[in-house]
Order: sequence, then C-alpha cells, then structure tokens
Amino acid sequence: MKKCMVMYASSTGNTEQMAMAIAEQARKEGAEVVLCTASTLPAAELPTITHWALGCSAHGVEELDEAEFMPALEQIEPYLRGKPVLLFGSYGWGAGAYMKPWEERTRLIGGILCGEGFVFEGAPAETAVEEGRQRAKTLLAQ
Ligand SMILES: Cc1cc2nc3c(=O)[nH]c(=O)nc-3n(C[C@H](O)[C@H](O)[C@H](O)COP(=O)(O)O)c2cc1C
Repeated sequence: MKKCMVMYASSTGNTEQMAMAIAEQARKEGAEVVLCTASTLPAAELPTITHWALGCSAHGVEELDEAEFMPALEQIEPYLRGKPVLLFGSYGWGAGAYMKPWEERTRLIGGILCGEGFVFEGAPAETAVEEGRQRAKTLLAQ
C-alpha cells in the first residue's frame, strides 16, 4: 500500500491550497494520505511513508521558511532516501528561484525527485491546480 505524506507550511494559504489538491489526487490514486502542516508533523508516521509531497512558499530572500518549515524538513530528510519526492510551493516575485537549492539538497540526501520543483505565483490558478493534480499522479505512479 502506498502511503503519501503531504507536509507543508503556508503563511497566507497559497501553498496550502495546492497541498489540498495534491492530497485529494493522491487519495484518488489509491494511496493512504497523511496531510499535515510542518508544525503538526506526526513523527511516528515518518518511517511508514513511501511517497512524499513537500510544500513551502518562498521566504526570506529566496529561502525556505526557517521558523516553521525547516525544523520539520530536517526531521523528515533521513526518510527521503530512495523515495519519490515532489517539491512544491508558491512564490511572490522571485519566479521560484528558491526551489533550485531545495531540489539540490533533496538530491544530495538521496531523494528521488519527481521532476523539477513545482512552483506557482501567489494563489494557485485553476491551471496550476490541474498541474498539481498531474504531478500527484506522476508521484504516485512511481
Ligand atoms: C517574509 C516573507 C518573505 C518572502 N520572500 C519571498 C522571496 O524571497 N521570493 C518570492 O518570490 N516571494 C517571497 N515572498 C512572497 C511569498 O512567497 C508569496 O506571497 C507566497 O504566495 C506565499 O505563499 P503561502 O501563503 O503559501 O505562504 C515572501 C513573503 C514573506 C511574507
């Protein structure tokens, strides 16, 4: 049984909207889904997860959210080795530049990236939500 964690941090709800769409699609693909925020990470679930969808918006100067997201990501990273990982998140003005170092970091710890990190501007438009659903399908097909 595939078990997908959709873990995210979202200050104004933009990345959260995408997390919901990805979680819904993952369920449609037949996976058990654990949907949580970075601050409500259920640590006991981590060893049981087979597929990962991790969402964080652009923070700082093209960085991940240090306060809420990074502590959860650091807890999760040991479990990403050899597993399919979809990265996603919303940005405001930087065209998603923050995603590249995150992709590299994920590769270095042995995560199997499900394509490039998926970025979208502001609140996700319906076209972005549809791409998110497609990304979730691709993730769960691995
Ligand atoms: C403190 C702070 C820092 C930000 N830094 C960036 C940035 O470096 N690059 C960027 O494109 N957007 C930046 N943004 C904009 C957010 O990424 C953008 O508004 C996004 O849609 C928020 O998504 P969320 O509601 O999921 O957190 C920043 C926003 C805040 C509040």
